[in-house]
Amino acid sequence: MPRTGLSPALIARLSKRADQHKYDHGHALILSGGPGRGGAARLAARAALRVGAGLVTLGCPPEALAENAAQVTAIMLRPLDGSAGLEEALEDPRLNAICMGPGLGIATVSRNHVRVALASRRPVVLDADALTSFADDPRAFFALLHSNAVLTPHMGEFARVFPDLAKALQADPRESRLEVRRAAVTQAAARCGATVLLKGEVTLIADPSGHLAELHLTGKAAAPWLATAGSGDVLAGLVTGLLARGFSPFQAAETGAWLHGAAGRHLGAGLIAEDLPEALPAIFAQLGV
Ligand SMILES: NC(=O)C1=CN([C@@H]2O[C@H](COP(=O)(O)OP(=O)(O)OC[C@H]3O[C@@H](n4cnc5c(N)ncnc54)[C@H](OP(=O)(O)O)[C@@H]3O)[C@@H](O)[C@H]2O)[C@@H](O)CC1
Ligand SMILES: Nc1ncnc2c1ncn2[C@@H]1O[C@H](COP(=O)(O)OP(=O)(O)O)[C@@H](O)[C@H]1O
Repeated sequence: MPRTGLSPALIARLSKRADQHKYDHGHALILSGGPGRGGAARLAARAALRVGAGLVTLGCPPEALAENAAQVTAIMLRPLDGSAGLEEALEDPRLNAICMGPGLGIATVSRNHVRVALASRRPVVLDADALTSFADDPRAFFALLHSNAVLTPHMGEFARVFPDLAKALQADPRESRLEVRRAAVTQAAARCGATVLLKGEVTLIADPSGHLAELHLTGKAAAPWLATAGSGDVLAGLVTGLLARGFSPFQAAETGAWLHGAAGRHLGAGLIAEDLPEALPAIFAQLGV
């Protein structure tokens, strides 16, 4: 990916043709945590819908259903009773991309959800608590991963899953830091067999076959107001929505990161995470989508 651009081929892929219906654009399933913890997943769900997934379902524990029902409209809701509930939901082959982690909670049930989602071999975005839940046994996590998975850690989460690579980064002097970050993300993707997107003002994306993309939100392209609660949850939803639309994991990661940065720049000072999905129509218009 050019440092600040999105390729014409990826822009073209964002369009919807007149002869297509909603199921042609995929159905994303976003998992939410329990009562009082649904905000992050709702942000991700809204982003997945805005980026063009044909349908988006928020799956939540039954006790969080009423709370989520009070907050969503175009997004559909489904109570999921533990991982057996998730397995049952995934019997529908039209659910073709999954997001788990934002607000999910760090618990056995989260680990089991991750196991079930990965065993289904569907494209899946693993963020936040889905990563942190495996901090005590990253190897067990890597054994479950496959090339349809995208990991979207911030540096803290990256350090929990790849502690040795993070240590090398922390030890490095400032001037060569970007080179070391590139090497760390490339090694991380090779080690875990999935696409890894390391977030920050410079976002780096690597896949297991050695492709590397980077997005520099610095200088004229800076978007420092993206450093706000829930901003990463929106990114996870964007990537999931693009996976539902049939983008490859690497394409979904780079396109999602680019759109996220563009929305951050477009909104500028004062933005909060809720604003980011709502900026997408303006960004699409600028791109000619
Ligand atoms: N509206 C909602 O519902 C929202 C819900 N959210 C949900 O909350 C849950 C917890 O997620 P979280 O990311 O806030 O906390 P956590 O996992 O403890 O990691 C934070 C620690 O990591 C470290 N750290 C190092 N580098 C870092 C970096 N670049 N960026 C950030 N952190 C960095 C740093 O530690 P330090 O290095 O300072 O010791 C820091 O203290 C999760 O489910 C998420 O989805 C949030 O998304 C907000 C909106
Ligand atoms: N200074 C910055 N400039 C540009 N983007 C940033 C900056 N700081 C954070 N971001 C972006 O904001 C998002 C923050 O995600 P994350 O740390 O997971 O927050 P949350 O868990 O609250 O959603 C990431 O996409 C990251 O790349």
